Amino acid sequence: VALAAKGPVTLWGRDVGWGRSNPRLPGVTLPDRIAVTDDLITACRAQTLLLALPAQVLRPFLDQHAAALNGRALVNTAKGIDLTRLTGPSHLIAQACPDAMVATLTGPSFAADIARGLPTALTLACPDARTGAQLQHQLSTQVLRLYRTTDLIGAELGGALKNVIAIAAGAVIGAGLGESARAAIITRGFAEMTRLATELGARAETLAGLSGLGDLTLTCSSTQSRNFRFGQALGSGVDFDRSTTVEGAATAGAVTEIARQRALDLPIAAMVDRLAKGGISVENAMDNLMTRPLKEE
Ligand SMILES: NC(=O)C1=CN([C@@H]2O[C@H](COP(=O)(O)OP(=O)(O)OC[C@H]3O[C@@H](n4cnc5c(N)ncnc54)[C@H](O)[C@@H]3O)[C@@H](O)[C@H]2O)C=CC1
Ligand SMILES: O=C(CO)COP(=O)(O)O
Repeated sequence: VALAAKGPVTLWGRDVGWGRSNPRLPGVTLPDRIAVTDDLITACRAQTLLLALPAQVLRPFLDQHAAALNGRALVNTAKGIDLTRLTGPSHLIAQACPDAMVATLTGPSFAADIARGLPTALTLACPDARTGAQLQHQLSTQVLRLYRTTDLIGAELGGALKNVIAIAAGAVIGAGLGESARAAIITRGFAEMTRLATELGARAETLAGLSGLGDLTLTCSSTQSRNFRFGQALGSGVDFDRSTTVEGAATAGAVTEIARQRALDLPIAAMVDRLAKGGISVENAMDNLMTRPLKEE
C-alpha cells in the first residue's frame, strides 16, 4: 500500500477472492494503483519482488515457485529461522534462486500502521552495497524511511529473535509478573539476541539498530503483536487461535537447536521453546530463569 504512492504495484496471492479489502487488514482498501492477481507469472514481470510469507512457509513456497522468481531482486520480509534447515529466509531464497539479488526489509512495523500511512523507519539489508542503495531508494516513500546495511545476517536475526523474546515478555505480563520483570526479559533477551547473532557472524551494532532493538521494543510492548499476544495467552492461561502466525514459536525451537549445536547459553529462548510446546508453566519457567547461578552482567 505504501509503495503505491510511488507507482503501479502488483499484489499476488494464492487466494485473492477478498477483492480490494483483505480481512487480515480490516479497514484498509487497496488503492487503484495496486493490481491484484493470483497469476504468479504476471506478478513476476516486475524486476523487484517483495516476498511476504511466514518463515516456515517460505521453503515449500520456493520449492514450488523458484523458477518464476529467479533472476529478480527478491526482498524478503519474513522474520524467522527455518526449522528444518536452521537458516534465515534470505539464505533459503539465495539457495533456491541463485541468479536473484537477495535482500531483507525488516524493522519495527505493524502492517496495519504501514497500510494506514503512519510514519515508519525500517532497515533494508543487502550484502551487495550497490543493490542495497538502489532498493533503499526504490522502496522509501515520504512516510516509509529505509536505512540500509550490508549486514544481512544481523538484520535478519534481529527480526527473527525479537519474536522469541516478545513471547517471553507477553507471558510475563499475562501471568501478572509485572513491568519490572518485562524490562528484565527485554534487556536479558537483547543480550541473548546479540550473543547468538554475533556467534553467527552478525555485527553487534546491527542488533542495536531498528532491525534488532527497535523491533524488540515494539514487539515486547504492544498488544498489536501476535507474538506478544501469544505469550500473554500462555501466561494468563487463555486459549489462543493457533491459525494465527506466531513466528517466535518455531524460531524458539530453531534457536534452541542452534544453541545446542554450538554450546551457547540462551536460557530465555530455551524457556520460550518449552512454553510454546506446553512443556513448562510460566511460573516454573520464571523460577528456572531466576535461580540460575549468579553471574556478571
Ligand atoms: N504483519 C506484520 O505486521 C508484519 C509481519 N512481518 C513478517 O512477515 C511475514 C508474514 O507475516 P504476515 O503477512 O503478517 O502473515 P500472515 O499469516 O498474516 O499472512 C501470510 C500470507 O501468506 C499466505 N500464504 C501462506 N502460505 C502460503 C503458500 N504456501 N503460498 C502462498 N501464500 C501463502 C497466506 O495466505 C497469507 O496471505 C512473517 O514472517 C512476519 O513476521 C514483518 C513485519 C510486519
Ligand atoms: O514484526 C512485527 C512488527 O515489527 C509484527 O509482529 P508480530 O508478528 O508479533 O505481530
